[in-house]
Amino acid sequence: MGDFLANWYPWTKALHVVSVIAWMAGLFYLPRLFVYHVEVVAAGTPTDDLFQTMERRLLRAIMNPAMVATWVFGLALVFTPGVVPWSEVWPWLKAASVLGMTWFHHWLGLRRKDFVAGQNAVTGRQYRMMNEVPTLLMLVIVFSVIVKF
Ligand code: HEM
Repeated sequence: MGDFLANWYPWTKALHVVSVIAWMAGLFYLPRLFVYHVEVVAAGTPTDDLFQTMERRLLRAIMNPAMVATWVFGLALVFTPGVVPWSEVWPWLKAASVLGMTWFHHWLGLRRKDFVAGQNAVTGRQYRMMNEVPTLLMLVIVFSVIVKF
């Protein structure tokens, strides 16, 4: 198993990075859609339906599969011999940030359900602030895996 993963290491890493790009695109864009949804769109209008469709498709067709692919290829890298030195700080920093990113994804999924039920309670300003969460986590993750401090 270790040999197999080692042989495929460059491919696994490339597929991991591609999945990360797709996941991050959604994590940046969905809260932005929520900002416009809450600030500009009246509940029960055709535009409300349109936003709900865009949000559902973004989450189900792009973000969910991209998150799963990121985890699958990321864990394949974790199990590749010699890739993760657990005695250093950066793998732990990355692991904590990735858990935070996964929590944020699920938080967005719950907020989407609130819009469907007509029960969104988060303001546009709060969604703007939450929009910074994936940016901060991404900075920590990328500096962790590349600078490796
Ligand atoms: C979801 C769980 C994740 C796991 C288990 C995981 C695990 C890993 C592992 C073990 C590596 C190999 C490190 C190396 O070769 O030195 C890696 C590479 C990488 N990861 Fe992740 N990762 C995850 C999510 C993410 C996320 C969310 C991002 C970005 C926001 C990210 C960005 C990267 C990048 C840019 C690399 C390539 C670093 C290099 O060039 O060596 N990963 N990941």
